[in-house]
Amino acid sequence: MMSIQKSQIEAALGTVMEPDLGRDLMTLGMVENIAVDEAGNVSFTVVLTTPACPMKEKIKNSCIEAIRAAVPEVGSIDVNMTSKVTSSCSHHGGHGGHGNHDGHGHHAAHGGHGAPQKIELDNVKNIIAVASGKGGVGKSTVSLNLAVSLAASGAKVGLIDADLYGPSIPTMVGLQNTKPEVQNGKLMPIEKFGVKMMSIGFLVDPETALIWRGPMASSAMRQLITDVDWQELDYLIFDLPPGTGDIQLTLVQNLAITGAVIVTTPQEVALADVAKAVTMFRKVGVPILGLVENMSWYELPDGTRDYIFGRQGGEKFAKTNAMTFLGSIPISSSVREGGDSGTPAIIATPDAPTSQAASRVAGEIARQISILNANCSLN
Ligand SMILES: Nc1ncnc2c1ncn2[C@@H]1O[C@H](COP(=O)(O)OP(=O)(O)OP(=O)(O)O)[C@@H](O)[C@H]1O
Repeated sequence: MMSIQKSQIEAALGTVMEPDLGRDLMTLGMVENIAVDEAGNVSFTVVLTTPACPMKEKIKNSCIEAIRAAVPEVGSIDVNMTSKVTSSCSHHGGHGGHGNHDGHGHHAAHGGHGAPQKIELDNVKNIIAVASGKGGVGKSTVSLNLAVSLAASGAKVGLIDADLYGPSIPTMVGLQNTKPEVQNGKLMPIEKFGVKMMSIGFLVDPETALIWRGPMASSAMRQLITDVDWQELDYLIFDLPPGTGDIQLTLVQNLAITGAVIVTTPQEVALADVAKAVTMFRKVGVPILGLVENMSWYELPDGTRDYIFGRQGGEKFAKTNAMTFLGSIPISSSVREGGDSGTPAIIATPDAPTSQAASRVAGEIARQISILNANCSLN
């Protein structure tokens, strides 16, 4: 029997396209450790750009099919799927991929020559800002479930709750009275559900924060970002305060954000506010990863859907504004109860339709980050 050559396996895998990145796995350098034994058994590792990759199974099966088709005499095929999260293009002074610079530099932190550097966090690969046009649309709920879901897939995840006037993450994870430790002059994030968390609510009581304005608020925000010992993170989720005021603008201007996620309900009113959030990110050149529609419908016990806030408003808005639609999350009492009881729905009821929807949204966001990072590193 003719032995199988490693080059035959490489050639076969060179025909397998990464569906999102539009190039083959070999060109993208995603295949490692190809080994063929004397009996014709093959093993190799595929290194994905995120552990939350929704295409994981598809890619694995495509590899197996491609090898079986090209090398019919192959024995067993053992594909080990791992991941290494790619870094944001905005990392370490790189300005590639952000487009949108208007060239006039009228914003101080716009990245032009001589402009102040945006704040970067050394060991944080990607910063995802989660924003909403107005309060109460479920931004914090989406941020938390996103963080927990990415962590559950195997990523290293941090979460910042920057809602100065109404921090909700401590309650949502049952850490109301927790105070972070300080080590070597840095705040230690508090870890829960596999996520490293820091909230303005851990640092000051809400009544104190309520009277802060302008500089006080800004310096508290800065502290949340720069004075925390995050260590290594694949994704840092930044739950922004609701709305598009000065605090939000300063934050998104001064921090090297990989991309923004916008949360809305399907309601028209919410959508009018969403347009303002979109404008804010576009103005400062932060890529928008896409739009999440929360509270899309209420599922009745017989499985029918009640579209309480109107139908597909988010999806239509995304389309007309040239944004990716990242998915819909239905209304469910388990989400609200999860928020109130301190255990996110994704942990308490992982199989519930809302939790599944939230996981799909998380996968979609991870995927958009990978695409963004690949586009600027390949171009
Ligand atoms: N899909 C959902 N199903 C049921 N309840 C939800 C859902 N999403 C959010 N909620 C509930 O709605 C309320 C508001 O959510 P949340 O605090 O996440 O909103 P927010 O946009 O962050 O608000 P704000 O920023 O103004 O604090 C919470 O009680 C939360 O549990």
